[in-house]
Amino acid sequence: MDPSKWIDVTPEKFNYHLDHFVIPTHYEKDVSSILIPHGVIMDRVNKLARLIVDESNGPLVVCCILKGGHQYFADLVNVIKKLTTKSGNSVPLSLEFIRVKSYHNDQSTGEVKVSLTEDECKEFKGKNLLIVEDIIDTGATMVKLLEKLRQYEPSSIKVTSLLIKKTDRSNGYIPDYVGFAIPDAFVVGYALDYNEYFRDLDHICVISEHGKERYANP
Ligand SMILES: O=P(O)(O)OC[C@H]1O[C@H](OP(=O)(O)OP(=O)(O)O)[C@H](O)[C@@H]1O
Ligand code: HPA
Repeated sequence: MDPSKWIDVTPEKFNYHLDHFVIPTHYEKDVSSILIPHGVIMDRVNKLARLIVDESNGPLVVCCILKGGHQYFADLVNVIKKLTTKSGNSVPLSLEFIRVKSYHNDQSTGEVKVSLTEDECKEFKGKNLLIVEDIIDTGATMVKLLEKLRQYEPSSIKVTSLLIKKTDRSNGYIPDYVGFAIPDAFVVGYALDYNEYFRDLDHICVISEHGKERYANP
């Protein structure tokens, strides 16, 4: 992995005590550490937006991958729409929402369900797509999604993911714009969930064993 493309999050460098930041009381026992505080996420989102605008080439169809990608998408779009390219032009944006699901508890089921109608896909022909995702873990979701989107002949597809996980389970897929490379632990917060819980937590945290047991699905 190329370290200049993202911030490498290691437990040695990023080791925040839970008492240093506000954690909602309903999750106090359910996270074991804060990996990336909300303020750091927002600063990194500003930089990613800058990189995306600098390399943009006309209007973008920004595709939010639901549900986990929604917070990064909202914050990223908010910055992009206020920026201009080096030649002083703002970037026209249209927004699309794609539902993709493959996780049960903290495991990929291997079966990636993509909710997109034929009519929605046909709209992609000849457009520049920017896919906005929260995390690349095994990479299975993104590889499957890209396979589907390419069939509809967009002019270009770029992918940004706030997080990429350093894991042996990776299929090797690396997005164009990455925020942070994180250790191989199950993370929650900033819209990343465990069985739909923790999306209402601002910081990106490592889930605790207590949290996994409390919110486990059979
Ligand atoms: O690289 P992978 O191993 O495929 O994992 C990444 C995917 O897993 C999560 O989605 P999930 O299926 O949990 O749905 P969600 O976005 O609704 O939480 C996440 O939002 C990514 O889409
Ligand atoms: O670590 C994770 N956290 C939340 N959702 C995920 N989907 C894949 N990996 C993760």
